[in-house]
Amino acid sequence: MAAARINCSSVQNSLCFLNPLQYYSFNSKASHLRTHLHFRRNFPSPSSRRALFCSAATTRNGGSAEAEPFVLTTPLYYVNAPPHMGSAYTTIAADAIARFQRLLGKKVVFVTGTDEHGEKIAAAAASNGSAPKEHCDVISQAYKNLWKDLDIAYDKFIRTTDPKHEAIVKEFYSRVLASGDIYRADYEGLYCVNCEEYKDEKELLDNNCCPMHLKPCVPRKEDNYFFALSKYQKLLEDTLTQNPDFVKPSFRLNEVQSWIKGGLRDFSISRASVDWGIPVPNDSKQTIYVWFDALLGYISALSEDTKESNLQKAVSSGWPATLHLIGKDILRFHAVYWPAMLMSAGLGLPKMVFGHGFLTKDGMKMGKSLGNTIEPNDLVSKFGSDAVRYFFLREVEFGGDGDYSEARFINIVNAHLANTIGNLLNRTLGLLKKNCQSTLVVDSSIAAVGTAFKDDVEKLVEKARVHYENLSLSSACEAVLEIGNAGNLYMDERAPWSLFKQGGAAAESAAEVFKKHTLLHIF
Ligand SMILES: Nc1ncnc2c1ncn2[C@@H]1O[C@H](COP(=O)(O)OP(=O)(O)OP(=O)(O)O)[C@@H](O)[C@H]1O
Repeated sequence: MAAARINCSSVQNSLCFLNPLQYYSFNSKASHLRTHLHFRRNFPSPSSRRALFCSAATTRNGGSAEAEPFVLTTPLYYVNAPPHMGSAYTTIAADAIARFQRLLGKKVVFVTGTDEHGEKIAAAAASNGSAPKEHCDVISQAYKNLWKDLDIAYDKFIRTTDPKHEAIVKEFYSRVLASGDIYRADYEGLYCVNCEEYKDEKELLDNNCCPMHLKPCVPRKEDNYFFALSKYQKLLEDTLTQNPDFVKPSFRLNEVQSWIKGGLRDFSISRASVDWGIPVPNDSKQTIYVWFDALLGYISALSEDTKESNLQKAVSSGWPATLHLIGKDILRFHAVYWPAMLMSAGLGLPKMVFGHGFLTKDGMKMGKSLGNTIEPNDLVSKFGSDAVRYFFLREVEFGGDGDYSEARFINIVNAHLANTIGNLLNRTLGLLKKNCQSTLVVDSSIAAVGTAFKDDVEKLVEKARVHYENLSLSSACEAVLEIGNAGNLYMDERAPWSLFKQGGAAAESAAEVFKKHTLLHIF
């Protein structure tokens, strides 16, 4: 068995194995330690560490854990305003899932980006005296900056103003047209400018207010192109019956099934009154409306940045996606409109759409239109990205809603990250530095073998794996925290510091404790 030499940064990387966080608060304190540990590990190579996870992944994928890339997407965020904690929430969750899948040894393609067309963008640009594209450049960059500050490791960032995207949208539109699913008609109804869609009167509040944006919808009449969604009613019903995992969590599947059961209406896919958009092929007076534009970003993101990008090439680079991660506000579009559009274009459906809940403020969805947002930049600069990432993953049951409170944030971060995980790593590395010249050779044949600690940690690793697979991110964090608690308890029981203090034979025996100290082996 080969000995492995690791330094602090490899300890940190190994921690991602278990955790949505890249590493814990120990990083800043411990990076100066320059601790070099030589040890033989129970899992000496990355591939043997992955084996723990891959056995299950292999079974699930019918024997080809490495074969298909894991393609996951966040929504393409609308650049009507800079990002807020709600946009960050989806992206943090996606990043944690992407890291976990990479640790399984999968090739991951993590797609995010910005949706940049439409009436609201043109209006936002006009209100600050800039051209729409200029406005989009600024806000899109604000998203990229925030992802950097939050340590988000995306693979593809697509902007819907990217020329390769426009080419793919037009091609997709033409395919659907050729399937006979696009027609032209007059439409008259109540329109929510913030949702940029016509609403059914029965879904509106008093005074025709949109339930999401609390602003009155306005009567509007337009000559538009429509997509014949109603033709796909039966196919969608059958698809969901045969693939109940298509929509998660399962209670959202019920919602989607009841929408479909209630009858599907064709929907408008162009706007005659909006210039800032991709022109409808063969009708430059109309621009393509949001869903036939933004949703295609998931495919165009896969395309290489060449002039020859086309739908087929993009599709062959990883479509269909494995997982669309979205907020419940856009579930209908992803779980009903999008699969029907893909069927019409003859393309495969994504494997899963997961609709998580809302971060709320005073019970209302936090959002750009309501303006009741929390600034992630403020949180990151005050508490650091690990704390922000951890808090929202741990605190909000993934799928449900969650309210933010600063007092709760501070309590959780102190108790879990500083006092449990950070403390365990600091005391371990601190003792090594002080007593072992920052160096330790551990023989895996004796390392923690037969200790209850090792057994407990291995069970917890498996527990975390299962929770990650099921996208139960809060429970995965909990399992990791339990490992930290078990490690601290183990240290307290063995108290190697008092043996080190005694020196001589006692110090030798303390070093033995370290050899058997499983934490670094397991991580
Ligand atoms: N409060 C929130 N809680 C959780 N996720 C959110 C929240 N707000 C936005 N998101 C994420 O952003 C997506 C919507 O992106 P969008 O850019 O339209 O943001 P928005 O703030 O909801 O905009 P608006 O308020 O104008 O409707 C959601 O599907 C979800 O992924």
